Formats: sequence, structure tokens, C-alpha cells
Amino acid sequence: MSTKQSVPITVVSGPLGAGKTTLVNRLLADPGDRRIAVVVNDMGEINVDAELLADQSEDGIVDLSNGCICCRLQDDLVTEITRLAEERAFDYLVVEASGISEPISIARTLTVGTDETRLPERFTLDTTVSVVDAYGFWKAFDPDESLPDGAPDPQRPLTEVLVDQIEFCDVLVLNKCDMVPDAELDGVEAAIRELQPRAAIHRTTYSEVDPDRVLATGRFDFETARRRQGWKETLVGAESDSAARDAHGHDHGGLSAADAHGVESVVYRREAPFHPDRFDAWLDDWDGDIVRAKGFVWVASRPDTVLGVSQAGPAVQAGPIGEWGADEPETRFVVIGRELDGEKLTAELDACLVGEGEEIPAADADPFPRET
Ligand SMILES: Nc1nc2c(ncn2[C@@H]2O[C@H](COP(=O)(O)OP(=O)(O)OP(=O)(O)O)[C@@H](O)[C@H]2O)c(=O)[nH]1
Repeated sequence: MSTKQSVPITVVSGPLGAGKTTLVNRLLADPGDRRIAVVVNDMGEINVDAELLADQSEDGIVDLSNGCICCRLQDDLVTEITRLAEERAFDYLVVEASGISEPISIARTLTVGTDETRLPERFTLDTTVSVVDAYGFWKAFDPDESLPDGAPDPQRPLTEVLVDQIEFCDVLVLNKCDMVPDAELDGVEAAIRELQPRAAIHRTTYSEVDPDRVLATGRFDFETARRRQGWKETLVGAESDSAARDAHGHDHGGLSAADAHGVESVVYRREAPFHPDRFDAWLDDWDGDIVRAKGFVWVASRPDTVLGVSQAGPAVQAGPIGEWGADEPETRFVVIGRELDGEKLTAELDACLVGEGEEIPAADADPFPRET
């Protein structure tokens, strides 16, 4: 690759569990004649998304974990992209933001840079994509209410981020349409359209969208984007004194994104298997404060199999996604939620571990795969 060749960037944002990784996996599986590199940001200490992508492309995936690229990891984002470009030839970059990232801050980092660092000029922000969970939106806001006046409830944590993610994008992927009755989808889309008059909206199931709708669209325009930030501040009743903000913008009021939105993550790791029935029962009994849970699980009925577990909203999926292979089996599970009691959660999960001498069902008698 010539060092002068420009590298367009697509940033994929959207709420926790909306289908961002599903979209990025599709882009990796069907890149056309592009060589795509990916930066994956996850707020948890372990980056489940990066591992879920890793099967499809062994290198060219950068994992930025344990923080948010819209605030604490801004400099790391620039440094890591620059390093990746030195080590590997690629001609398109996809950045998957964490579910709590504010896209305008990422856009600013990728265009004007930070105090410390700036991307080489050949990188150009091309498209900002928001993946929105149609089901979550439908449940959170009554589309019959008029938006923007009637809707986002300022008391609802994460609402501001969701509005930000809807408002600040060039392309909106309205995902999980299979979970919303057809009759309601027009109302959902109309409500989103009031918040987002400009973006191309694509309705999808499992983020199935033509790659040309989200890559190299040329739709990003920094000036337009910047003007619209003021509108967003009015809408959500945030401090309107944007002049007081520094050139790098939103810092969640001095807090990390997680703290500002009351969202935190708990990581559970164990080199011991779960009893399949007890773990299944635990999956049936999610604590309401859990917003998202995902990871890789070892169940005793399937010693060689990696069980992928993913919960987003009301849906819990748990099923085989691969083999442990040469790796020692180890459950690695991230739970994201509000005011989580990590000790209680850990104790509950520990109680699902297999006890000494306990009888284990065969794989064909265990409850997996399951989808609710
Ligand atoms: N029913 C249904 N499930 C979906 C759809 N798209 C994604 N999912 C499931 O929703 C869960 C979350 O999808 P991901 O792609 O991991 O979501 P994400 O936005 O990357 O999640 P975070 O990175 O944790 O914020 C997974 O279990 C997906 O299989 C869809 O259109 N319909």
C-alpha cells in the first residue's frame, strides 16, 4: 500500500447489544475487494467482541478494552490505528465503538485529533453508522408519543447516549426488526426519523445490510455534524454552554462514560465448568439490572465445546460456537448493568459450578443450544 493512499473509516456505534459486532462480522465476511482492518472497543476488562471477530480474520483486529474510546481511550485510539497502519496493509478501517460511546467524540478524535495526538492525514472519516435495536427502542419509547418533545425520559440512564447515537450518524441500521411486529415498525421508524432527519435508514435483521450502504458512502460531513451537536444539547437538556467545552468535547462531565451513565461491568472467570442445568436456570432468572451479558462458557456436559452466551434485552442465546482446542477451557463472562452487586453475582455463578461427584447430563440431554 502506498503511504499516500487514503484510508476511509466507518465508525459503528449503537447501544449495548444492538448488533454492532454482528454487522462488523458481516463486513469481514463480505468485504468485496477491500482489505478491512477493525478496531473493537469494549468497556469491559475482557473484549468478548474482539474474540468473536477473531475467527474471521486472524490479524488486523485491534482490541481496545476496559474503557471507552470516546473519553479515556481517545489517545489510544489514535495511537493504535497509527501503529496498525505501520504494521499491516489495509485500505479500509472499521471502528466498532462500545455501546456507551458517544459518536461525536469519536468523530472528533478521528478528524481533529486530541491534545496529544492526531491521525495521519490519509485517514478520512467516511461514514458514521448507528446500529439501533428496533425492539429496545420500541420498548423504551412509545412511538405514539411525539418526538422529540414527548420522548426521551431524562431520568432513564443511557437515554442521552441513545439519542446521541441516533442523532449523530450518517447511516442508521434499524436492527432486530424480526423482534418487532410489522405493524409497529413504521411507528418506530417515524419516531427515529424525527430525531434523525438526514441519515439513510436501513431496516435489518441480524444486521444484514449491503456493505456498500455502510462502507465508502462518503456521507460524513464534519461541519454538518458539528452544527447538529448544539441541537442535541437542546434536546436532552444538557448544559448548553458548548463553548466551555474544550476542543475535544464531551467528557461525560469529568466522569468516565460508565460512571456518567451508571453502567458498570463485572467480569467472571473460572477454570471450572458449570453444571448445565443450574447455569441454564440462572440464565432464566436474569437480574433486571443486567443490561447486557456475553462471553464464553465451559459447561461440564460439553468438555470440548465453547458455549457462547449472549443476552441483550429480553433475548438470551446460549449455544456452541467452537472448540477450546489447545486452550485450557475457561469461562470468561462479562455482565454489564446498573449498580451491579459483583459479589452477589459471582456467588450466584459459583453456585452453578459442578460440585464434587455430581452427576452430569450428556450433551444431548443438556438444555443447549437455547434461545429465549
Ligand atoms: N433476534 C435478533 N437477535 C439479534 C439480531 N442482531 C443481533 N442479534 C443478537 O443480539 C445479541 C447482540 O448482538 P451483537 O452483535 O453482539 O451486539 P453488539 O451491539 O455488538 O453488542 P455490544 O458490543 O455488547 O454492545 C447477539 O446475541 C446477536 O446474535 C437481530 O436482528 N435479531
